[in-house]
Amino acid sequence: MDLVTPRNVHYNAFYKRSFAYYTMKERIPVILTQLIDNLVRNKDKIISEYGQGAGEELKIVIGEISKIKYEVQTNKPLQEIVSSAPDIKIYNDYLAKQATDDGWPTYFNCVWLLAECYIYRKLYDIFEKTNTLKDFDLFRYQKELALIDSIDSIIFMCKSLSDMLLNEKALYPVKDMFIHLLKLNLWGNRQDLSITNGVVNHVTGDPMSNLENLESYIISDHSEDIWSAISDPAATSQIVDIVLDNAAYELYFDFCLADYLLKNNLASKVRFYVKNMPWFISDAMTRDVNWQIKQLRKHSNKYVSLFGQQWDKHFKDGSWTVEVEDFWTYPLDYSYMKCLDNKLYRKLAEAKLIIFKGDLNYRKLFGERNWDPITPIEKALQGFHPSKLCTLRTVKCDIVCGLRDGLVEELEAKNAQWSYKGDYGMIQFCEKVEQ
Ligand SMILES: O=P(O)(O)OC[C@H]1O[C@](O)(CO)[C@@H](O)[C@@H]1O
Repeated sequence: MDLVTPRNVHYNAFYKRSFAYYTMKERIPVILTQLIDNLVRNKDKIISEYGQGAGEELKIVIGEISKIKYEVQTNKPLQEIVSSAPDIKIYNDYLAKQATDDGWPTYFNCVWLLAECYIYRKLYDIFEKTNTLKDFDLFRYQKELALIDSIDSIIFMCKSLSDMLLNEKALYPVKDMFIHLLKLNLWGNRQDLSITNGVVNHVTGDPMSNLENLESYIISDHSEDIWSAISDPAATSQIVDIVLDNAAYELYFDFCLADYLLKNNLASKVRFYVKNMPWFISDAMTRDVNWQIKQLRKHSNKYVSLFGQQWDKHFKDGSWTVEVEDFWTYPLDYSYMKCLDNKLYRKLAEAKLIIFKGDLNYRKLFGERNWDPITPIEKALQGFHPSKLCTLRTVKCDIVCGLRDGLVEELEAKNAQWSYKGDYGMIQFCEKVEQ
């Protein structure tokens, strides 16, 4: 339907004037085509690592990916996934719940979050069903290239930070530096491979020097509240949870922020939550974290390798941990967590602050509805309050809440597609709400 998404309704590609529609119509087919191209291009490399059998299985995999692409383009119904993997029941049950008298939802008539997550889950299912490629991460080469292509900027950043983080010489008061790091971290979220449809951008220049210019692009800024939460002398927990988004450039800034928290006694432990499967192209998995630390540690630039060594130590002595949880790759928003994965909800409740990274986490936090942009954050969280939480997100789709009255209209007047490219950033905070 050539309509905008009605107020408070879930985003759905059914409404043509939505980013959900654009994603299903344009972005997903491009992403899938690129994926196939990458597999073909890297065939020899894959066979040399996974054995001869992988060559035959790659043909099957490519056929299956093409089938998904065809099904999306022809708006077929999503189908039950046949697998004994533990999360599949969640997918199938949720899918069944979306069925109407016309049958199962189709790609263009389905809750957007479900349709998009389902595609990434199906991709993983294809690999899980092979004998030789079960452990192959179909996005691995892109993620690795993304780190290599941002190393110039990382070198700049390491040099700028070395005094502050390594020699403990205060360039700025602790609070100011913390807020700088929050903002650098926010802009690191611009570098995600699903918004560029899998194309790796070369990142150059000193990220610190650009911070001031970007200030006016932050459309909601609760940095002060986040500082109050993190520096609260009455806090009983010294754990900070970071629900990660992208590997490579963004993950580098997650490490910088986490390091700063430890060095300034703002946290004694940081838990990094990764994805348990290849997800939205560039999302970080355990392997990406380990690979990235290794690359930084052995880098020829002395500043980069110093940070790499320090961060490696944090993992080795347990002050940083990598946490793998299934919930992050469910097709569900976070209001389901308390009921469906109470253990994870209680684990998050141990944290002084939970930092949610990126656009997809934002969609899941706020239930992916077309909220009135001035809807209070607390309301849009729909009961998800394990602890104090914040989001660092560059805006890559239409869902927003907690904004000042009239702001979206001003942005729309400048550019109707203001929310699609990650040009704008949001730093939002919500206190823990006792329930
Ligand atoms: O890496 P991030 O910031 O979660 O962004 C990825 C998201 O952005 C989008 O490109 C647009 O919302 C989605 O496909 C995906 O949810």
